Amino acid sequence: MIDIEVNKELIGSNGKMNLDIKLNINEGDFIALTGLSGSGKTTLLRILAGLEQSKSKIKVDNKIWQDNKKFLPPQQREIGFVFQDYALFTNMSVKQNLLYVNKDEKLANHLLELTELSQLENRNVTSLSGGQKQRVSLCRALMNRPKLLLMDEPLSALDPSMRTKLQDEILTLHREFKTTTIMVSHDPSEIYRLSNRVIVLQDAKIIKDGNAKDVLLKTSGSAKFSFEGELLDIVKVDVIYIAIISIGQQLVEVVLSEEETINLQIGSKVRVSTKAFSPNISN
Ligand SMILES: Nc1ncnc2c1ncn2[C@@H]1O[C@H](COP(=O)(O)OP(=O)(O)OP(=O)(O)O)[C@@H](O)[C@H]1O
Repeated sequence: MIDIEVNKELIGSNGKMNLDIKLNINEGDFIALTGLSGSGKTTLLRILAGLEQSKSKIKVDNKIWQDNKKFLPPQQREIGFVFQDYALFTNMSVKQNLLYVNKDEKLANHLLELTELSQLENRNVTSLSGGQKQRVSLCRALMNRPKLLLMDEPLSALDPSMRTKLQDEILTLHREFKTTTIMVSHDPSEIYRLSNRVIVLQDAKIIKDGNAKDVLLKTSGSAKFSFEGELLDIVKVDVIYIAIISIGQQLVEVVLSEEETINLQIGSKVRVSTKAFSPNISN
């Protein structure tokens, strides 16, 4: 069990705001931390890792990592950290990166096997693809069998198919090691696949906390389908208007009347929803 009470004054884009987070995390939980840019996600991870000073209390399995008298430095907190930009030791091979953390060769071999990196163990990490590099940093983060794994948008630099593959590997590793995890992500499908609990931050406070289904599936009224996207353009065709909206990796067109276009601004977030029709699913 991890008990967290975080307090830190931040300077946000609209002035001062207090990062004020109270959380109890169960062992083995996979928490997705999401919310708009600047809401405090990275700062929260850095505080947990001991990389940032704050007035916080952090207790992990009855061991105090931090309170008003004590502050364990990062190397004494049992954490693994995976960054978006890999942060590997570039002068070392894949395996040396793992063994640098801890000399447990059996564990290193097992992790490399689980992530299909065994063939590459002697390669210098600079010669790897982005997906391979991130698998190495994931393995490295697990080498000290951390009590808490922190991942800050670990897959956001990867293309969609590599993301899915890495999501599968993260799931495999989580099933095997059951490491309590907090992962920052903006990707609803990733959050849905990986997490058992989703926490949404806004202005440095928790505004939603629940399972992915409750937090992410926000259909309004009796609408059956509801997608969030970005309005890219509104094109006039004869007497009607067509809104071009980007939803995930897809572009969709929605026919609008002139009246409906009045309050819409190009570049803004919009919700496309529909009811009273019967969709087919095929592949
Ligand atoms: N040490 C600090 N002191 C004061 N303000 C800070 C400090 N670190 C970060 N901030 C501010 O706190 C706010 C939250 O930053 P943070 O990086 O945690 O947001 P985020 O939710 O991770 O954003 P993004 O999704 O863009 O990465 C920002 O406005 C940032 O400038």
